[in-house]
Amino acid sequence: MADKSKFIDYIDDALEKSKETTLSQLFLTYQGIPYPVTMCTQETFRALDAFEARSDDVLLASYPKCGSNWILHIVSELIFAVSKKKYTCPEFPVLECGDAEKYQRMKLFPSPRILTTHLHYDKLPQSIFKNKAKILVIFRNPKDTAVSFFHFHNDVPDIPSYASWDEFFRQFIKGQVSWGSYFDFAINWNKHIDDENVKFILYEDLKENLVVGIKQISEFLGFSLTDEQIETISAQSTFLAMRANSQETHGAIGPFLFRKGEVGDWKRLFNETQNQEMDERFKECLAGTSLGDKLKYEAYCLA
Ligand SMILES: Nc1ncnc2c1ncn2[C@@H]1O[C@H](COP(=O)(O)OS(=O)(=O)O)[C@@H](OP(=O)(O)O)[C@H]1O
Repeated sequence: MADKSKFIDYIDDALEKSKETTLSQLFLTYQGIPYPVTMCTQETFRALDAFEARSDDVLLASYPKCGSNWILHIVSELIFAVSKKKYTCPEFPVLECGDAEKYQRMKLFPSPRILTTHLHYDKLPQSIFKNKAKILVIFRNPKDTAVSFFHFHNDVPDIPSYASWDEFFRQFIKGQVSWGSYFDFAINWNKHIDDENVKFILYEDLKENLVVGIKQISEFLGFSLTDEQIETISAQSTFLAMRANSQETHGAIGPFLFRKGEVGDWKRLFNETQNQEMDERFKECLAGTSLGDKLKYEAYCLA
């Protein structure tokens, strides 16, 4: 986990900026993708090109609302278990968020560094691949992802709200939301599903069997933990455990971020037309691909 006060300070600052930001002012577009002005700047994006990755960096890549904070917690606990040192990162962990000088400060951080990102594959700095950082890519079915994203906007008091779920859904399908299109993100990352140093993890698989998921993550990172250690981390990483701790770890936003943690919550909001539209989009973009198979769309997205 990032150093708590820095993490919470950063989120509080972003929320403060959000108070003065309407939905129509929320996005800056950089290289064709919309990002929230409350968290991203052109200057930081330009500085990001010079970021120097290390071979022992762990990058957690995900589209928003796919479980990034969950995996960050798991990986931090795994590092704690092997190093006996509590993992702290003195920066907000999202690589592309913050001020342009952060990459200079990050040069001084001890290894291993855990970085998170919502960037599409082709927007990442080249040093990540050149220096062979390990990349965990977290995916979640698009319907629950959209519902989680909508609630985040409309439940957190200071974040600009959408007029309705229908309006959010329209923008989500068009990719006119923060970090752009879920499907473009997925198509882009799918090309790299078998790359060396890359491992894809499914939110729904973790929900199904957290112990097995944590074991797989641990093996991918080259750690050797006992079953007991894995069980302990699993118990600390359930939704209820993380939600109970969320004000301490994430400040005021905690209970909104750790909202429900369920598979299938989309059934409460999607109407028939929206279901058809999403099913169609999935078919066009991902059906028959490795990632499409991994997502088990029939099981999780067809009622
Ligand atoms: N431990 C655990 N178990 C199950 N689900 C969990 C867990 N931790 C986080 N979550 C759920 O992940 C959703 C938030 O995703 P992210 O952390 O990627 O959000 S963000 O993009 O970084 O803002 C959000 O989903 P929703 O509850 O559906 O909104 C969180 O509740």
